Amino acid sequence: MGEWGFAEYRSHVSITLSEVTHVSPMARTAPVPSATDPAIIRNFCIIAHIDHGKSTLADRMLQLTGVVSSRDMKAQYLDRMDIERERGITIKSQAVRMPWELDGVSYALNMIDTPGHVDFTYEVSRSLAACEGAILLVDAAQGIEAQTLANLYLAMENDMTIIPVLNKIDLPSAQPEKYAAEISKLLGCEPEDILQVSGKTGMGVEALLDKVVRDLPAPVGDPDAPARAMIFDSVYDTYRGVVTYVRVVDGKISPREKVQMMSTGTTYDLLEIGVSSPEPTPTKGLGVGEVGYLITGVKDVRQSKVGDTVTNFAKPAEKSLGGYQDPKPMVFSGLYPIDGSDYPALRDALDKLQLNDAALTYVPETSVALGFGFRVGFLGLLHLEITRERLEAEFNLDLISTAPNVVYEVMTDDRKLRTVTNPSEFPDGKILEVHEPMVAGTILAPHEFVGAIMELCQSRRGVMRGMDYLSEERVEIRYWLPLAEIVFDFFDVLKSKTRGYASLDWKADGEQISDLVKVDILLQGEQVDAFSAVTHRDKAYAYGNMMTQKLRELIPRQQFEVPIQAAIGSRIIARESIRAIRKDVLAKCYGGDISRKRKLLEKQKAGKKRMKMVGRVEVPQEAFIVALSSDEPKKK
Ligand SMILES: Nc1nc2c(ncn2[C@@H]2O[C@H](COP(=O)(O)OP(=O)(O)OP(=O)(O)O)[C@@H](O)[C@H]2O)c(=O)[nH]1
Repeated sequence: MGEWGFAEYRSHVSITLSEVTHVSPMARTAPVPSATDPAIIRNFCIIAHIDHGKSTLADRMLQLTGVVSSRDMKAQYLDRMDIERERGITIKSQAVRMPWELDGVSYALNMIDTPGHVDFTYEVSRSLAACEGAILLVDAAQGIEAQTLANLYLAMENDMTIIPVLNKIDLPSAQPEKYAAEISKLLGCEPEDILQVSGKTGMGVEALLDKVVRDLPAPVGDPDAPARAMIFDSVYDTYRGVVTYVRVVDGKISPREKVQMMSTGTTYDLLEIGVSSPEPTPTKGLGVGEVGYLITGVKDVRQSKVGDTVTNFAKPAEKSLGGYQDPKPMVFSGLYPIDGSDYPALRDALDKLQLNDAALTYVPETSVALGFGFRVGFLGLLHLEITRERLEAEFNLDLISTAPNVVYEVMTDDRKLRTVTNPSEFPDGKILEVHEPMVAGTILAPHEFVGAIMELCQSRRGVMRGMDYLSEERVEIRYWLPLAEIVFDFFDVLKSKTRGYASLDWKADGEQISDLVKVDILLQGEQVDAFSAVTHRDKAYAYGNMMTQKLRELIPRQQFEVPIQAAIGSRIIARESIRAIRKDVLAKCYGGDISRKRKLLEKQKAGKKRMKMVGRVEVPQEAFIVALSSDEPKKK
């Protein structure tokens, strides 16, 4: 997974180059200027919903500006991680410098690619903070979506210049007038000011680059002040260690200096400094407004953290740029190898993934039912799914994951707040308060679905915060919701209730005190830790009934009756039972061939190895996998 290699191109090319009709190669390009004058720099990013065509547009820009020749052009040049390519989504942001000439002046355009998914909101906010302006890219056949709106608001709060653009104008189903009206209402601009482009054919892309130069302000900063540069991305590369992407705000960073990370005070020698255009090209330094990369020999992205400020060790800045936050895991899940002997391999794999993922946290844990594993923290469900997929695909591990849960703060009798990341560790004694994390959710949908959406949010303990009409047909609905209520199937239910038309965005927004309880599942009186869940008291019975019924189906009959119970503390709230059976495998073997009998007994013994013992009860491994998997996050 080298982030730098030309060999890492997307294997499936979704747009063939013969479809590109509006790119006359090398028309307006000059060699990459080594920009020192901020007046000729323009830093921008593209805000777009998934699939609205950001990568395709970026490809076209690379081609038009001549930094990638048509011969080398492969679709989605900038998405380099394998898993990104497979899923067609952008996880890690990248920055590229492109030359562009307007009215006889050579400019340096820095395009910063932002991740598109809700889980990576903080990374998006840092990418935006590195730019003066943003292209708001909207699919002309779809209109604006919830996530785009959330990022647009973020850009507007930061006083960024917004260039609204309708994309995919070549599509027969494009409705540019309709969506231009929507966008102009939102931004308070004229519909005629909205550019119409096609990233596919290249139409309008040249005009867009001109507009970037004309409309975006040049960066400003103090060239004589001590250096301050903000880290907006940090990527682990097998050969070069961590590559840190920065935007210089004040001063200058030069090669062979010692730099200092302001959040921790740690210092590093600069081994290389340069710009990507898009291949890494060393430079003589980065000045005010410039965007580039640093290599310090750091081996782990947690030492070079997104949002941190880099300064010069010899002449350090007094104040950091602000806005730094430690990544905070929001969703937890237990990961266990199906084959217990894979535990060391799982630990090594997590260590490796963490080199490139500062947000991934994990601690070892043991489960009576599942054995040795890890409690792993994620930014959100997509982050969880991607991590799991990578562990299985890249490291060849078969895993069981427990149902995802959020973090609770529990106050017991002793008035101490305890942080609970594993439901089975939820305290049993007297509980005074439970705090749960909340999110501000924004849903965009056609107005005929307002009723269904409100009903869904209400059933998930949501509190309505407001509603606005974006146009006559489309509505923005805002709810305050418990994170625990949206981490499972919320998005899928929302999609099915709105025939796929709704889009959702959320961000962490405080916490609330709720009446939450732990529901335990008992087999023959023994608690099965992997099945414990924290739910609202009103939903405890539903969970208890669902799990006991499911387990009755999944666990084979034993030689004695097995009661399956759900309990809150010592109070049983649901009960099923598996009737006893005397399982005589030899019954089938009439006739007295002893070797056949022996074979059967051996087969049964081998089968038992795949059983887990809970007390005296034999539970097949599949029962755990199936019982836990139906609560697994669905694909977003
Ligand atoms: N007809 C048409 N299709 C386009 C255009 N731009 C992109 N597409 C198609 O739209 C789909 C999504 O494009 P991408 O560029 O991957 O979208 P994206 O916004 O980068 O997606 P993420 O990386 O997931 O955020 C692909 O199938 C493209 O081929 C366009 O201008 N016209």
